[in-house]
Amino acid sequence: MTDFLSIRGVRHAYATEAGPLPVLDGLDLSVPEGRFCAVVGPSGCGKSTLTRLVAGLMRPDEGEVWLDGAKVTSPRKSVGMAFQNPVLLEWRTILDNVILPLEIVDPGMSRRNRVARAEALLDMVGLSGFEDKRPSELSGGMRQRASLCRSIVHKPSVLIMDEPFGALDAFTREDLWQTMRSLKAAEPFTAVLITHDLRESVFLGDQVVVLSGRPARTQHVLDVDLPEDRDIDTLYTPEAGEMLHTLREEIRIAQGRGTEAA
Ligand SMILES: Nc1ncnc2c1ncn2[C@@H]1O[C@H](COP(=O)(O)OP(=O)(O)OP(=O)(O)O)[C@@H](O)[C@H]1O
Repeated sequence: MTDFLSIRGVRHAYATEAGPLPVLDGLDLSVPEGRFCAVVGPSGCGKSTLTRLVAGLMRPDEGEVWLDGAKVTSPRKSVGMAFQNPVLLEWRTILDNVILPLEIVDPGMSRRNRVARAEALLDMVGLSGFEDKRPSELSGGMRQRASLCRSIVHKPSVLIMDEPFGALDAFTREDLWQTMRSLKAAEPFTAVLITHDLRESVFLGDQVVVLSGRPARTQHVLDVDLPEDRDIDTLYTPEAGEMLHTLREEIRIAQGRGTEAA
C-alpha cells in the first residue's frame, strides 16, 4: 500500500518568552490511503501541533508533510477537521450547520444536492428527524454526531480529529465509536485521530502511533490486527487485551517511567 499521508523528519519549536520550546523532534508517520491512524502520547507532547501541521495551518521548522502526492504548505480543501468542542453555529439549523463546508468548498453545488448529501449523512449517524433543530436542542453526543457529518460532508480525502469524543460520557463515547466505524465503512477517507483513550485507539485504529514525551518523536507503531467487523466486545478479546497492554507499557516509557518504576 502506498502512503497517502507521510510525515518525514518533522521538527518544530514554538517561540516563547522563555526561548524556543521544542515540541516535535524528528517525527515520522506514514498512513496508507483509506487507513485509520490513531495517535496517542503523554499530555502536552505535541499531538495537536501534529494536527495543525497535517492540516497545513502551520509549517514545520524542518522536515516535510506530504498528502496525496503533494507537499503540504498551506490549508487544503481536501482536509476535514473535528475537535472536542463541536462549535456548531446556534443561528443555523443542524442541517445548515452540516451543509456549511459545502457552501465554502463547492459554491456551485445546488441547494438540493447539498441538502441530499447532508440528510444522507445525518441519517447514517441516527439524526434523521433532527435536521431543523438548533444545536442547543441536541445532547452533547448528538451535537458531536452532527459535527462529524459536517467534517466529512465535502468528502475530504483526510479527516483529522483532535479528541472528538473526549468530552462525552463513557457510554455515549462508545456509541460514537460505533458510529465512526460505520461512517468510515461507508465513506472513503484516510483518518488521523488524536486521543488520550487507548481503548478508543484500538477500537477505531488500523494503526496506533505512540509519541514520546515532548519533544515528541515516533516511539512505537502498533498494527491493529483485529477483525474489521468490531464491536465493544472485541475490546475484551485476548488479542485486544495484549495490544492495550503493549500500548500502556509504551505510554509509561513515553512518560519517562520505565516498567520497573510503574
Ligand atoms: N502557539 C503556541 N505557542 C507556544 N507554545 C505552544 C503553542 N501551542 C502549543 N504550545 C505548547 O506546545 C506543547 C505541545 O502542545 P500541543 O497542544 O501540541 O500538545 P498535546 O499533546 O496536544 O497536548 P494535550 O495532550 O494536553 O492535548 C505544550 O507545552 C503547549 O503548551
